[in-house]
Amino acid sequence: MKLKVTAVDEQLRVTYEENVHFDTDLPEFRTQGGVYVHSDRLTVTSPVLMWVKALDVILEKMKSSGFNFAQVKALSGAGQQHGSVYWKEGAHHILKNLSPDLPLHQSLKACFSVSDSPIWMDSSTASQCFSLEKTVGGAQQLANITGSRAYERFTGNQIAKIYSQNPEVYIQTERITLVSSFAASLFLGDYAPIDYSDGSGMNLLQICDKRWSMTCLNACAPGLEEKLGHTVPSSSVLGSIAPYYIQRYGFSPDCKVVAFTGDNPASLAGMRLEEGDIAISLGTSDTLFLWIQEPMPATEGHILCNPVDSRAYMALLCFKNGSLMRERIRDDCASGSWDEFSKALTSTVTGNNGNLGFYFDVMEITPEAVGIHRFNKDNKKVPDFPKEVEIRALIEGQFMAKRIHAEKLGYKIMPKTRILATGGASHNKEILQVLADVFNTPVYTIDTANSACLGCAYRAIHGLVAETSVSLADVVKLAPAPRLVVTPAAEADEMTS
Ligand SMILES: Nc1ncnc2c1ncn2[C@@H]1O[C@H](COP(=O)(O)OP(=O)(O)O)[C@@H](O)[C@H]1O
Ligand SMILES: O=C(CO)[C@@H](O)[C@H](O)COP(=O)(O)O
Repeated sequence: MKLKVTAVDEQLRVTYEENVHFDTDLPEFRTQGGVYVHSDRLTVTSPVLMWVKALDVILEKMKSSGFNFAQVKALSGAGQQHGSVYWKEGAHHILKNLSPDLPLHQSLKACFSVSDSPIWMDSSTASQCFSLEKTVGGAQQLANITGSRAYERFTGNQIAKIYSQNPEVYIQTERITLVSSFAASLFLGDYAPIDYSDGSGMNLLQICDKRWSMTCLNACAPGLEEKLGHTVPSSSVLGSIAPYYIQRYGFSPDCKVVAFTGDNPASLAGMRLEEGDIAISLGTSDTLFLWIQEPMPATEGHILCNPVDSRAYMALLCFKNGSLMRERIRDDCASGSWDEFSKALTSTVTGNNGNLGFYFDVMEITPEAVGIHRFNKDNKKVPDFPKEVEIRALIEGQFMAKRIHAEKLGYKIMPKTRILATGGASHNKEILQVLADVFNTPVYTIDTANSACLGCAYRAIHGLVAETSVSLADVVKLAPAPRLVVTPAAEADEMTS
């Protein structure tokens, strides 16, 4: 896990990149992968001062490499979703009066009431989730209000745990920020509001009217509205950079700070998704981001407010059985060779003559299921398939599940829909052909190394003009276009209609 920076010029060319690796550049915090996994194996935290010090280190690295801070017109950023930072009473005064002679971590060392911030990998709040769903009338009802049923990593449940285990720590806390709005606060020298999109990962925000749900707030902890502050559209200019950065690094006093957001919303911006588009990352696990106009929250998957158009939404779907499952079937049925695997896909027909399979070696997230389930054309469960049939059944089954879950969340394929594929398996054209056929939509690939970071640079530029109704798509027209790789085969039209 790293803190990263990307700078782009007016032509959207990347002019500067740098990073700080938490474990190796800040070994004094003794994290592994940037986190502490506690002895219960459920609680996972990161030291908040490590994040602050990482910002000191990256700014110093930029300064010594001659980076021209004075030219920065606007900045924005992203943080891992769901994680939270607890500012102690009196911290606001310190944040507003940072001395340019000191690194941030020295000025802010006594500012946090919780020194180890709960992060997205935490799964220690099952009882808080149960009680939140019960209060609002069930999982589907909570999803209708906040876009997701109760999840252990979601911030409201984490706050509820802190309040119930350490009420005195909660009472000493004057402000709770997300990781994203915490980082924005450092640049602003003031508490930054939470943006709608990252705010949708808390089980607290009403995704329809973008207001806090008082029922959810009250179910988590008393007086929470005041500690969270108000929310803002993700493209809002929050203000100008704090004097600290002008004096210490030479930033211009006109440099604007645009609201920070979550890493997944920032990736949606970095991949320049537009209405109707789907981004699919085929990495170790498979992740889908979808641009949705009329969401239908469900008990599987997440609906978030859209980070680049506050009238729209985005859906997020995670599938654990991605490449590792494909690798297992490749090893069993294609002698461990992707070439042989691909040949099996070309030698079998779309629809697999009615043979279908669902393959979950590990407990799946979407849906919660495990095991291998094969069905023949008569819908009868069968114990095995010939090797080529098995390979096609796996890939068609994986992509059909994605389409079904996307549509359950309100996703509609439009004539202009594109699928933007990334991750290891997006190098496999035959796999992408099945994807194009199942969705009946062309598939493009896009270079997304650092897409979240790049998305923040795009969002910073967009923030400067967003109030005049210019869209992000207009602002990033000059960026390199995605590459068309496959179009749906003619017979796919019949299969999906
Ligand atoms: N030609 C290929 N066909 C299918 N899958 C591939 C191919 N090349 C790599 N992969 C898969 O890509 C996965 C890694 O994807 P990557 O996006 O690098 O992962 P991460 O999620 O760790 O960033 C590997 O698990 C591997 O199975
Ligand atoms: O929990 C989620 C999404 O709901 C994760 O996707 C985090 O947002 C991951 O952050 P990284 O550590 O991958 O940046």
